[in-house]
Amino acid sequence: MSIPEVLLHRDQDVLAEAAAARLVTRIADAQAARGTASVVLTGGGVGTAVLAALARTGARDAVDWGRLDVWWGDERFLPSGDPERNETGAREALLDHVPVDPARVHPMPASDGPDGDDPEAAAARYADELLFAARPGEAPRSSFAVPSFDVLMLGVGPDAHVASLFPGMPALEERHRAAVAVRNSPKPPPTRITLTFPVLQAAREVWVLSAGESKAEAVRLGLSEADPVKAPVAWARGRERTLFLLDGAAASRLPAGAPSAS
Ligand SMILES: O=C(O)[C@H](O)[C@@H](O)[C@H](O)[C@H](O)COP(=O)(O)O
Repeated sequence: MSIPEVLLHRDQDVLAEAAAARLVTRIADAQAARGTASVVLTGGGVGTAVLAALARTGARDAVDWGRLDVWWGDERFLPSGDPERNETGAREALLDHVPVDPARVHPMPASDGPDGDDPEAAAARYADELLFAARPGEAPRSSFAVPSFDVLMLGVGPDAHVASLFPGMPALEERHRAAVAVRNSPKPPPTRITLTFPVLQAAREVWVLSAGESKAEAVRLGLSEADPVKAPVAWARGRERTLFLLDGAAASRLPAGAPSAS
């Protein structure tokens, strides 16, 4: 796994704009190199702000949206279109404003979808969709085949959770399923679906996006040798690169020597 790199930004707005610009470049580079690209979106305030910033920038036209696969790292298990769903936020912020190929946008199943209100079945369906999308020869070495995501974005909770992988919960230890259901989530709503760590760590690049003082301790743990069961963000690492894209407040507990906010 790659050593995390810290990039600091003056505030959340600059962080969102800079991350959006970085995402455009990363997708365009992947498409130039391999004719396609694959990203994993995150819910949360910063993750959605990055998508909105991307929708606003003229540079968005450097992306061939028809050759981009869009996945989610986690989802609230609610009816389709529910404003609390990460998919709803992503469509409103970006996906409804760019010419994506609907067949290449892969939302996690909703609670009124084919599996009804069975989150375990819905998670298994998403794991199958990931398996089907894995390109032989490209899929990274892992205990199961998943697409080789170019960028996987994660927000961080004050408790150091990423996606819907919360401290001390069973989903953290999952090694054999690509996606699992989460019940009794400490962050509402209580029922969710999440990718598991083997999938997160199969991504070429993992970007941890965090802003605000409330995340400073979680960020510090994420950049230390913390126990991932207590601080799941400590396991947020990409195969090739791991970026912590932070504002000054979220970085305020990092040891001296961290780069100064840009
Ligand atoms: O579905 C979710 O709730 C998110 O995926 C979750 O992992 C989020 O990214 C963090 O909780 C940070 O959220 P904020 O950026 O809003 O603090």
